[in-house]
Amino acid sequence: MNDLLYVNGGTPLNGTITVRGAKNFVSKAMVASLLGEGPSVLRNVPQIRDVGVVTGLLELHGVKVVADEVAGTLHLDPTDVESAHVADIDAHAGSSRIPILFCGPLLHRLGEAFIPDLGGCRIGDRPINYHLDILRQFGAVVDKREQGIHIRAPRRLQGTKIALPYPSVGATEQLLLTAVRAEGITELSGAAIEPEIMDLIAVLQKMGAIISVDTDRVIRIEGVDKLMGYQHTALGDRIEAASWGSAALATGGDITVKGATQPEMMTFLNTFRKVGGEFEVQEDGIRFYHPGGDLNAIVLETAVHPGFMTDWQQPLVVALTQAKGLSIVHETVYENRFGFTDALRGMGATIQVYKECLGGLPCRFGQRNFHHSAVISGPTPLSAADIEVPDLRGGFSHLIAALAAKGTSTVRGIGLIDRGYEYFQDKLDALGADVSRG
Ligand SMILES: CC(=O)N[C@H]1[C@@H](OP(=O)(O)OP(=O)(O)OC[C@H]2O[C@@H](n3ccc(=O)[nH]c3=O)[C@H](O)[C@@H]2O)O[C@H](CO)[C@@H](O)[C@@H]1O
Ligand SMILES: C=C(OP(=O)(O)O)C(=O)O
Repeated sequence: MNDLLYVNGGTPLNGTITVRGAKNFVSKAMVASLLGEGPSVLRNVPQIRDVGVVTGLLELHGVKVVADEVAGTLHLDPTDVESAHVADIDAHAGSSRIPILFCGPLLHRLGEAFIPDLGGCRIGDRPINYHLDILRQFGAVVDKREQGIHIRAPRRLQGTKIALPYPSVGATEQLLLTAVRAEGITELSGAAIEPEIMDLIAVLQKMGAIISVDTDRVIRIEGVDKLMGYQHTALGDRIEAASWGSAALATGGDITVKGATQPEMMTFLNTFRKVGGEFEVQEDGIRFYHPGGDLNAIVLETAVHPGFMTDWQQPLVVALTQAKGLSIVHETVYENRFGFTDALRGMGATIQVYKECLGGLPCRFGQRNFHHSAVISGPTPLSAADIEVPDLRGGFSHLIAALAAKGTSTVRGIGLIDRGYEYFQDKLDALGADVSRG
């Protein structure tokens, strides 16, 4: 299939679509299955590329994976991991950031792990120093080689006390997946507490782990000697749901997203309302719609949970190009997440990016030469263009812009969008979009 989409935009997206399990949870729950002595069953699994990548990695490590794609069920049986004992570079050739999370489970099971260069979106430097420091503190030995990083546990990993300099999602997950089977108690302060992390904790508790979460970002884990398999239904993808909400706003449409849940999206819903969008929380989803009239400019800062997610930022910026007045968006999670605005400017948007921390508190990136604040002046009509997808959310944002723009746009590299948006072309068809593969 070609990696190119023709989008004849200018018509509102209207209709109903469904989102399934969260990309940022499902891949981690799949890794957690490596910790169990018996098989696990994961439900509400979406057909996205990242699930395929992690399936491939698990299979290389000897996990039997049986998928029912229609039902969205994965059976994961790690019984043969010891006999497969894979620990070299070929085992990890992939395009996501998930391999780094294999460390804890593999160190417990095999005493060693190998991490190649990681994939994932290029939205900043994305170092892994917190991950490696955590593993070292548990007693692992980290050896950087030309092809990747070799890590070994000369003896059973020991519980420890760790303070994260920043509430990193991946580092918190690294710690959880390692501490549950380490000897003794581990305490993490400055933890990330995103809903996807809470769902991972629920999975680990089902497996036999003992984990408590305090109100002050402190997580305590009492290590146990063995864990069982789990049965779990993944929480819905709040990033995909919000992306469709922003698409409704940008195109003047009305989209009902089945599978979207209110508690995990409260911060997005507040912002959506301030911009002038309306929503209706239903029994099994959320309806997002543009009520007509002007949209409002806003001042917005991305932050860790319970703040406004960085992954919601890019699609919402497209909607802000249609709001009346000056909006300010301060990106505080990644230093380089406004690259996608170049293409929007080419389509007629008025967006200026700045190195200063605008509209909020100073963040880690102020005074450091990163264009991490944006001022958007609207409303500006968007015109069709030839666009290259830069990353997952930036790519979806370009798609929204093309759908809002009059005329036919060519969007190249749409394969990247498959990493996190299940059946997105079918969903666009269901919403009445005029799109076709090149
Ligand atoms: C697969 C997955 O779940 N991806 C999500 C995860 O990414 P990921 O887990 O990679 O993001 P982190 O929360 O770790 O990153 C946050 C910040 O911490 C920095 N950092 C992180 C680790 C480290 O060792 N050193 C360091 O400096 C990063 O460069 C970034 O500036 O959380 C992000 C923040 O909600 C989301 O945007 C991603 O969609
Ligand atoms: C940044 C993202 O993902 P990843 O961490 O997988 O690159 C994302 O989902 O927007």
